[in-house]
Amino acid sequence: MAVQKVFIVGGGTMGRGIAQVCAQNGISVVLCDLEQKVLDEAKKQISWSAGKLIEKGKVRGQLDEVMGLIEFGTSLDKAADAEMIIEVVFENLEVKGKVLGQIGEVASKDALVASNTSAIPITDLAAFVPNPSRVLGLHFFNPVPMMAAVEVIKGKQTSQEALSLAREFVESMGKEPIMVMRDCPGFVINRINLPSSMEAMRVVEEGVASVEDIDKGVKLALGRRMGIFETGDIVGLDVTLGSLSAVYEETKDPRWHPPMILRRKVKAGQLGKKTGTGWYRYDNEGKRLGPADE
Ligand SMILES: CCCCCCCC(=O)CC(=O)SCCNC(=O)CCNC(=O)[C@H](O)C(C)(C)COP(=O)(O)OP(=O)(O)OC[C@H]1O[C@@H](n2cnc3c(N)ncnc32)[C@H](O)[C@@H]1OP(=O)(O)O
Ligand SMILES: NC(=O)C1=CN([C@@H]2O[C@H](COP(=O)(O)OP(=O)(O)OC[C@H]3O[C@@H](n4cnc5c(N)ncnc54)[C@H](O)[C@@H]3O)[C@@H](O)[C@H]2O)C=CC1
Repeated sequence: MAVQKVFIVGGGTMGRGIAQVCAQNGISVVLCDLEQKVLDEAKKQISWSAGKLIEKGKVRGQLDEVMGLIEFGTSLDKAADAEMIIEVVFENLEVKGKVLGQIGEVASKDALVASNTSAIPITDLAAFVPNPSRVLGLHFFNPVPMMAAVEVIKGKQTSQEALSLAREFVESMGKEPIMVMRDCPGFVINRINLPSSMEAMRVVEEGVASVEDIDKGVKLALGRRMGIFETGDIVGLDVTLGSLSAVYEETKDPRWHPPMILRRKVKAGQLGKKTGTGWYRYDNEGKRLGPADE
């Protein structure tokens, strides 16, 4: 049976994108956040993004049909009748564990419970849910409406049936599943991508090259669509630090120790586009002004 009712907890950068692609594909979705102002912002952004994709013929239907499939709310109660619950809160095991515990109390025992974690092993998260055989990772990429890949991650106890349903769900949203068959911190894509980002940060820290020149280089020499630091600013420096810390905590491998320049920026509240400064500076409309001070 295809998933038709989704409940998403966390309406920030990623939760709102996932809600949008569900609705664009005819799936009813409830987007839940603690803060009403996050939900108001999410509604505005989804409307802008879906409107643009409809205008370009990349999404079928009308904007009001898409928006009509999304319910916005601050209570977890509606998780009770969802077939798929996706946890998209902060990249922190304690916060995620608490939310998953609360979801476990309301959700149907047959519901699939997915986490969009960037790096925390799924088996660790499944420990907070009564039925770990239904828990798995669904790792979407940012910006969700534009990126086709989704990692589908099997935790130690995830059943084959849950994994197959999740794969079908990803395909029903027009996305391409990347199957991760063995749980590990960072999964596949972040394990490959994070080291180059960390090395770029160290290159800046050592004064070898500027943020702007590194970004120019990776686009012109390596053919990347976006620079490492441009991407870091849309992801959020807090999210990058949370992901790296999760891998480091699990492995204690010094290769994954978060660079000091990243830790300092997060401490200073320079989290990227969402706070107006990260690796670059932005105006109120999100237009880039220039590099931030190192
Ligand atoms: C390594 C650190 C790891 C930290 C761990 C946490 C992170 C994770 O766990 C996993 C992640 O997500 S890592 C990030 C992965 N994402 C990327 O690397 C993004 C790379 N960028 C791209 O693919 C393209 O630049 C992209 C597809 C975004 C945009 O395309 P272009 O560059 O060709 O073009 P633009 O000129 O910017 O835009 C073209 C048209 O598309 C419109 N647009 C952009 N965003 C949109 C959106 N969200 N919805 C709807 N439309 C959108 C844009 O407005 C423009 O439209 P026109 O002006 O009409 O042409
Ligand atoms: N930002 C990115 O590019 C990507 C992030 N991810 C992962 O997705 C998850 C979310 O990341 P973002 O969307 O960037 O974070 P974000 O900070 O933009 O959004 C998180 C949202 O969760 C809400 N929240 C926190 N506790 C809650 C609770 N108990 N109940 C309801 N809502 C709650 C917050 O109010 C906030 O709006 C993280 O695990 C992150 O690692 C995965 C892929 C890419």
